[in-house]
Amino acid sequence: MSDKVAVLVAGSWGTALANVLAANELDVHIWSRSPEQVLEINEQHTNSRYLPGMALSSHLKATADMKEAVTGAAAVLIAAPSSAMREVCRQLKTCIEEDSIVIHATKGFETESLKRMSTVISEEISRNESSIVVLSGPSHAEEVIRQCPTTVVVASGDQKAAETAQDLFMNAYFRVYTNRDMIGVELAGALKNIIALGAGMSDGLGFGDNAKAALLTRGLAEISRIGVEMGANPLTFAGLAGVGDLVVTATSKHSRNWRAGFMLGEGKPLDEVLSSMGMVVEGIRTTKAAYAFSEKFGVQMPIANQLYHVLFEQRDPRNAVEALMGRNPKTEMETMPLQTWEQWHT
Ligand SMILES: NC(=O)c1ccc[n+]([C@@H]2O[C@H](COP(=O)([O-])OP(=O)(O)OC[C@H]3O[C@@H](n4cnc5c(N)ncnc54)[C@H](O)[C@@H]3O)[C@@H](O)[C@H]2O)c1
Ligand SMILES: O=P(O)(O)OC[C@H](O)CO
Repeated sequence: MSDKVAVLVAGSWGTALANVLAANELDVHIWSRSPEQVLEINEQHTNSRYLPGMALSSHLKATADMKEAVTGAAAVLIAAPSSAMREVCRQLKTCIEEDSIVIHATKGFETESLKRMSTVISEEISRNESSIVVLSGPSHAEEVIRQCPTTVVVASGDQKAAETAQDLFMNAYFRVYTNRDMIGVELAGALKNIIALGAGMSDGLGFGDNAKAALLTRGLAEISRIGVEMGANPLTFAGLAGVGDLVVTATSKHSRNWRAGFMLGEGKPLDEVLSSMGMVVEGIRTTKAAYAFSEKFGVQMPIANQLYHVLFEQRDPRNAVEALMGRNPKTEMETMPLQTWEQWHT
């Protein structure tokens, strides 16, 4: 197998993961649509817009020519925002090698079609969806680039492809587990961003730790419920891609979703929040998708639904909290996803 790996695109996550691969002495070629960024990575070994103040491996090569990045690569890692995935894959289709493994690290959906990222990729590059690998889990680029201990999961319908991805990334500070539940890992990684937005909003409103714990726990229950309805294994939500990523995203100041939620809780309008971020905040689009999933599958997602009203219908966040707290009394167990999964799988 060639030791060349291509990474598309050079945002925070693509750059941090490319740096892990370069630390593993692979021949890493990162593609960016920005010639200025390519020059900066090649000559100064930095990506100051997305990872300010951090030095990149001097072995990392950048190019604005996707064909040059991808030709001869044993693996192609895509870390594009979900909104750009189809467009990036359309270009990739023209130059990808037949036998290169495709790994993606994107946490979101195509909002127009409600498709998962592996579906979008497989449609565009004409590959079987089960051959694609998703990399997810609790992993902020800002900490991975500092080589802080990090654990992630790689999931695929093709165990061999997942193991190859595991071998490529694994090192002393980046530990990689495999998982067969690609649907669950993709859903968990995308849906936790909604709850992180809510946790940020709760903090911005000045609420305390009780509210945060409630949001995380009840948030996990609702994302597991919809996940199971969409074909995920409920245990995936108890793993790195589920509770692991939920905790890190909903409690870390590195999180763009938490930060956007915090500003919204402070009363800032959505457009002002987004223009101040300068980076992708996937949870906004994902809230729209979750609202549609909730209707389509008839699964209650009260937190996602209230966030939808706040984000897209100008509901006051305090009214959203009142609506959540004032719902009909329930037993806890009736809201847990295990019952549904057992019905389906026994
Ligand atoms: N940053 C993290 O810590 C982190 C960790 C795990 C997963 N992710 C996920 O990775 C994905 C990317 O996030 P990010 O943090 O790198 O975003 P980012 O905002 O830091 O960077 C986005 C990059 O995408 C490029 N881009 C946007 N549209 C494009 C297009 N049409 N064609 C080519 N390039 C395009 C931008 O130029 C930029 O380089 C998201 O789904 C995010 O949830 C991010
Ligand atoms: O910065 P965020 O909120 O996009 O989160 C980044 C990662 O998903 C954390 O694992």
